[in-house]
Amino acid sequence: MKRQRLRQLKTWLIVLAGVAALYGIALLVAGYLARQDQLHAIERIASEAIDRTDTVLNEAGDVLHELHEQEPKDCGPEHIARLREVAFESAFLREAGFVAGNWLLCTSFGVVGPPLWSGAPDWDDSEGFRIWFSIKPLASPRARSMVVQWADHNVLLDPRQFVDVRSSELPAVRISILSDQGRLLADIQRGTVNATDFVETEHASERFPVRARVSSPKWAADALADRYLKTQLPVAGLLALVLVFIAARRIKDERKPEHRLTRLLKDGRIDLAYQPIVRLADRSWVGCEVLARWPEDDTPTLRPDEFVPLAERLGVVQRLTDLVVERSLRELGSFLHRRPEFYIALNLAAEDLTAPRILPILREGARTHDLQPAQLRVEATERSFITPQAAIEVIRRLREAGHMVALDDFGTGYSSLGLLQEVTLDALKIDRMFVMTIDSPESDRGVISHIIDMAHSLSLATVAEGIETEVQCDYLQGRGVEYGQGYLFSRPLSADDLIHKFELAERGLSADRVATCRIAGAPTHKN
Ligand SMILES: Nc1nc2c(ncn2[C@@H]2O[C@@H]3COP(=O)(O)O[C@H]4[C@@H](O)[C@H](n5cnc6c(=O)[nH]c(N)nc65)O[C@@H]4COP(=O)(O)O[C@H]3[C@H]2O)c(=O)[nH]1
Repeated sequence: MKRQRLRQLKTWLIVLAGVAALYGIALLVAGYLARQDQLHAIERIASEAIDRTDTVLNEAGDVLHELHEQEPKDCGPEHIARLREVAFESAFLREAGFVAGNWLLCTSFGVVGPPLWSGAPDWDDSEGFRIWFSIKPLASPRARSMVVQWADHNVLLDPRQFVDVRSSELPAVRISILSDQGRLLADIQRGTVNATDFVETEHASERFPVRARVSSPKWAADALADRYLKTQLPVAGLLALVLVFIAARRIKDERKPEHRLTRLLKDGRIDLAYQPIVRLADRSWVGCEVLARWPEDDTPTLRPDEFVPLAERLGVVQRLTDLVVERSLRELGSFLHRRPEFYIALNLAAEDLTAPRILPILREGARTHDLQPAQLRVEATERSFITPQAAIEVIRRLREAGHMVALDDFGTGYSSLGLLQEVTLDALKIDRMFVMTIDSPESDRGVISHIIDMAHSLSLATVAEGIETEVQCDYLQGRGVEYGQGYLFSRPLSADDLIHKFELAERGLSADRVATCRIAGAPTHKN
């Protein structure tokens, strides 16, 4: 029971770990996808910002080309009006001006008097493009502007429009436009960007000396993760439910006897009990029958007449036989070696007699523990003869190898008599149901009497099972039955108890409980 509970606990712990893992994976995946989204978002924003910057600067170039083409260029009313028109029509330009070298002569607001020196440009290129990143316009000195000049005209731009890009799903982001020297030209911030941990990207213009830098605090990804969690958590929940369902089914299945038996056999956890077989004449212990037992710590326990047929039905009875042989020799091997006159009787199932598989197992067991083959006896029931010819052959070879063979539960099946004619055996075990009839009126003892006669006529040794009373014992002994087993002599014992009681009796220290135990061939001790 304890083991079963532990297994159930283990299963539930695995389920718990599985559910936690599912939720953990959902969180991790959502976090990963959100971080990817955040990276894609800042890349997109940076790309859009630099595209927009390029577009504005290219458009300024187009305007400057147009202004250069047109006449008059004399700061007269027509010229000023054209400058004003250009500034008015363009969504990007604040002001347009006419220059001679780096001297500003007039703007869309009128003639500049005296001409204004703009200083050296911050950048120029081979095509004559010049840029001043931060100039105070005459009309609005506080709104610092960017001046782009080509040939004989210049235009004023507000760099803030470079960062006027599509808003993103990011709850916090900072977009900056910088000159190639790192001077901040424009900056916009959405949400609270007050974290120390950022993800950041920069895109530079291929033509102009500007770059866009976009950064977003790492925590902003959490807001995006929520979106994924909304879909992933229900899926994880569903999978968790499936896990719990499977575990509950498994636990329920594990309670079924067939699963429990299969597991016990797989784990090699079958216990054994040994019931002494006595010589009725002096009640000495000559051997013992090996009886399989369901382990006590695996409740509810099943009786052998429940789990042995079940093992047969499940096709795992050979595993049971192997375990019984292996364990009985492990427990009693050295005892048997010290007592070559003592034997163990192993129950064989029908399947064990369909092929000679058992022979090398017994041979190996006897060899390992240095035992006589006669110390390893086998008991076959009538039911074992499902493939009679194969069973007869296996029994022949067992006997040839020195193992004595007894027919168990004789008389309880239908083929008893026919079977006895076909197969050569060493002993016949008289079933408990016939032994019980001894206590009945004389007329009911007919069958047992016939069985005993028949065994004698076939020169078979006889072992009566289930002897519980002195009356039964006396009757059987009187009828010439040589051996018996039953509660009258001893209940099935553990290996240690069997050895202990045997040795006590041998040393003449027999206590009340071993009063009926005498050692084969040794003087009898009676209390
Ligand atoms: N009422 C009563 N019962 C007594 C008395 N003396 C012995 N018994 C019981 O009678 C059964 C004798 O074993 P079985 O006829 O071979 O019958 C066995 C045997 O056919 C089968 N079995 C047990 N162990 C194995 C095994 O390892 N392999 C196979 N194939 N069958 C096994 O299970 C059957 C039942 O075994 P158990 O329950 O251990 O029951 C045992 C034993 O405990 C008594 O005085 N009174």
